[in-house]
Amino acid sequence: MGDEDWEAEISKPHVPSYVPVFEKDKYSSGANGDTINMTSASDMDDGPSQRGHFMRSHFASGRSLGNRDAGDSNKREHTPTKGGFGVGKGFGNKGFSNKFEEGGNSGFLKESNNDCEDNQIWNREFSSRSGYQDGNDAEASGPSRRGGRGSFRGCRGGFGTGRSNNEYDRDEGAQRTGDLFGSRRTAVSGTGNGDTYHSRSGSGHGRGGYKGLSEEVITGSGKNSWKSETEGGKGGDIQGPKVTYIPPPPPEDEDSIFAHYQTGINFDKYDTILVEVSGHDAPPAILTFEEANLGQTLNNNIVKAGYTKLTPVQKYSIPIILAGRDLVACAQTGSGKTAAFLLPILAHMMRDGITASRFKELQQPECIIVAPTRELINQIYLEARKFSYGTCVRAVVIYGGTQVGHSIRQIVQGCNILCATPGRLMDIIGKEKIGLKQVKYVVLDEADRMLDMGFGPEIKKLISCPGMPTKEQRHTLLFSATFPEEIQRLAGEFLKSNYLFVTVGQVGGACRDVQQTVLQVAQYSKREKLVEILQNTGVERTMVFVETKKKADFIATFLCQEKVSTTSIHGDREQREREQALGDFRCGKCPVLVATSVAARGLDIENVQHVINFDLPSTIDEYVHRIGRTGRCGNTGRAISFFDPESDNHLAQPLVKVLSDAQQNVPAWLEEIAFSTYVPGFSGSTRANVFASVDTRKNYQGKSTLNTAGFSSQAPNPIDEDSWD
Ligand SMILES: Nc1ncnc2c1ncn2[C@@H]1O[C@H](COP(=O)(O)OP(=O)(O)OP(=O)(O)O)[C@@H](O)[C@H]1O
Repeated sequence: MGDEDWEAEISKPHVPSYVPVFEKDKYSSGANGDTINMTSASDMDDGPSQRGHFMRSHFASGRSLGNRDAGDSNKREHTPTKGGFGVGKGFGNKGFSNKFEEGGNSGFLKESNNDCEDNQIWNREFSSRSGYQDGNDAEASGPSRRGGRGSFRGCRGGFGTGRSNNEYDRDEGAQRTGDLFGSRRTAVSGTGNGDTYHSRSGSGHGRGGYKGLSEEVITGSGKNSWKSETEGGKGGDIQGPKVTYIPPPPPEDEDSIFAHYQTGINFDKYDTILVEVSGHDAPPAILTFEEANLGQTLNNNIVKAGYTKLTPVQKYSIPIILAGRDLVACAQTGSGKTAAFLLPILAHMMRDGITASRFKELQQPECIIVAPTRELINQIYLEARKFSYGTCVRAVVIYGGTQVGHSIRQIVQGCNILCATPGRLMDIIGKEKIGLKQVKYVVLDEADRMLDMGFGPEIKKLISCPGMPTKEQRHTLLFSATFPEEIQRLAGEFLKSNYLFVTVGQVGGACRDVQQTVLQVAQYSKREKLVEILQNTGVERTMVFVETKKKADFIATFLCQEKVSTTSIHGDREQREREQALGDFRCGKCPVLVATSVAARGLDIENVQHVINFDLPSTIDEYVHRIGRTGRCGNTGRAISFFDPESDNHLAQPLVKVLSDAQQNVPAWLEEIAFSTYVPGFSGSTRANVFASVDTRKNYQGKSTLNTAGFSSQAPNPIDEDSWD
C-alpha cells in the first residue's frame, strides 16, 4: 500500500470487505487490560468513526498484513513544511515575531496531522468510540499512589464520575463554538523568506474558531472578548459534547505529596556543565539551598522532597528570581527547572507576607504558570502543591478537557498560584473568575512552545488582558530546554529589557545521560523493528513516539495484538483516557506508552528507560524534548530513532550536530546524508535557524559571561532594546 493509501484507508468509509469478525477477548492485551473497543455496527455509519473502522480493519487482518500495509506506509503528507519549521528559513525571524496572520490556505499544514493540546472537539467522537481503550471503566481501579517522583503517581483509575465510557459520552451534548481566528488550527506558511505566516482558513467562519495549539476555543466579542466557547460565543458552529470530566483529586497524605524518585548516578556530573549567564548585574549563583535563605517551611519541604543538592539551573535561577529579575533559563531536560522557578516564587510570596486566600467569586492570584499540555501543567501543579505544603499559599490547576465548573470551583476556593493551560486560562478569565491585578509572576514553562505560532497569540492576549500588570510591574520567567533564536526575539516583547539569560550547557542540546542511537529503518520495516526492540527490552518502561494521532492508535493496537501491554496518549483521546493511560504507564501496568508529541515535553515519569522515535519529529527541538523523557535527574536512559531517508533527510544535519554535541556515535550513513542534504540556513557551527547556542542578544552585544557553577559573573554591556526590532 502506498503512502497516500494509508490516509485513504483511514478515511475510506464502509468498505464491507474490511469489516472484521471481531472477538473481543482475543484482542484484549493481557496484562494491561486494554481492550479493543469494538463499537456496534451502527458506528460504521458515523463519519468520524471511520477511523474506528480503520482500526477494526486491521484487527481483522492482524499480522497477516504485509509489511507495506497501511500503518507502516504513512508518510507525512506535508513534508515541505517540516524544513520550514525546524530547519530551514521558513521561520524568518522578523516575520515570525511580528505576524500571526490569518487567511491564507497555504502553508504549515503539519499540525493538522500532528498532535497538540487541542482538537478535542473535532475528534471526540472518534476518541470515544474507536480504537482500543484502556480496559478501564472508571470503577475498575480506585485512585492509588505509587512511589513516583514527588507527586501523585501510580495507576489512576476511578476518574471523576465513575461512569462507564459510554455513559460518559452520552452525557456530553453541549455546543462548543469558536470564531476568534476562524480556523481550527493555526497553519503557518513561511512564504518565500518566511516573513509571513498564515492560518489556513482565516475568515472567521471556520468550523472551529481559532484554537491554535491550545485546547480550548476562545471567542472574541467586545467586552466578552474572552468569552468562553462553553458560553456559546457567537460565530462558531461546532457541535460538540460538553465536557463533564472531573479529574480525581490527588492524594492528600504527606507521603504521596512528597513521593519522589532517586537521583541517578550522573546527578553529580551536573556540576561540570558550563553555565552561561548573560545580561546585566547578575547576582552570583548559590551553592546550597541554605544560601538561598528560603525560609524554614520551604527548607523542610525541600528536604522531604529528597532534594539535597541544587542542580545548575537552580543554582543560577533561584538567586536571579529572588533578586526580582526577569529570566530566560535554558537547561537540559530533566535537570530541575520546575523547582528552579517554584522555590524562589514561593519564598518571595512568603517574605511578602502573603495572606491565605479565601473563598471569593473573583480570585486574584499572585502567580500564573502556563504550560502547553494538560498533563504537564498538572505535574507542575503537584510540584507547587508539594513545595507550598504547610504554607498558606494555595495552588490551583485548571486545564482543558475537564469540566469548566470544576475549574471554577477550584479557583473560587482561593488561589495564589494558578497553573493553567492557555485555553482554559483565557476561558476562566473571560468568566471573570480571575482578576490579574495582583499578578506578580508570569511563568511560561516550555516557553519556546508557548511563544511559537500555536500558543503565541494566546499568550499575547494573556499579557495584554485588562488588569495584567505591565512587564515593568511584573516578573516574567521563561523556562525551556530549547530556545530557537526567533522565539528568543519574540520573548523580548514580554520581558523587561534587563532580563537575564541563563544557559546550562548548550541551548537546545540533548541530555548527555541519554544514549542515542539512530537506525536507518524504512517506513515499511518500522513495525517489525519496533517489536524486535521491545522483545529485547522486555518490561522496560518505553515511550514510543509517532507523528500522528491516528498512527498512535494504530501502533498501540498493533502492539497489543503482539501481546505487548501498551497504552497511548494523544490529543484525540478523552482527557479521562489520557490520564488513565499516563497512570497505567507510570505504575508499570502498561510498560509501553505510544504517544504523539503531546507527551514530548516536560513529563517527568519515573523509570522511563527507553524512548523510541518510531517516527522522527519534524524539528530537532522536538527530538531533544522527546528523548528527554528518559535520562532524567542524573539517571541514564536510551533513545532509539528510526530514520527513514524517504522522509527524514531534513533532520540529518541537526541530528548529527545534536549527537556529536552530546558525544554520541554518529553513524557514517547519517553523516553522508547530512553532507549531501542542503538545508537552507543550517550551519553546523552556528546552528543558525535551528537552535540558538547562546542568548541571541549576544549577536548584537558581542559580550557574554561564562561561568561555571559557583563563580560570579562579569557584567556584560548594557542591552540595546532596539536590537529586538
Ligand atoms: N535538586 C534536586 N534534587 C533532587 N531531585 C531534583 C532536584 N531538582 C529537581 N529534581 C527532580 O528531577 C526531576 C526532573 O525535574 P523537572 O521535571 O523540573 O525537570 P525539567 O528540567 O523541568 O525537565 P523538562 O525539560 O523535561 O521539562 C523531577 O523528578 C524533580 O523532582
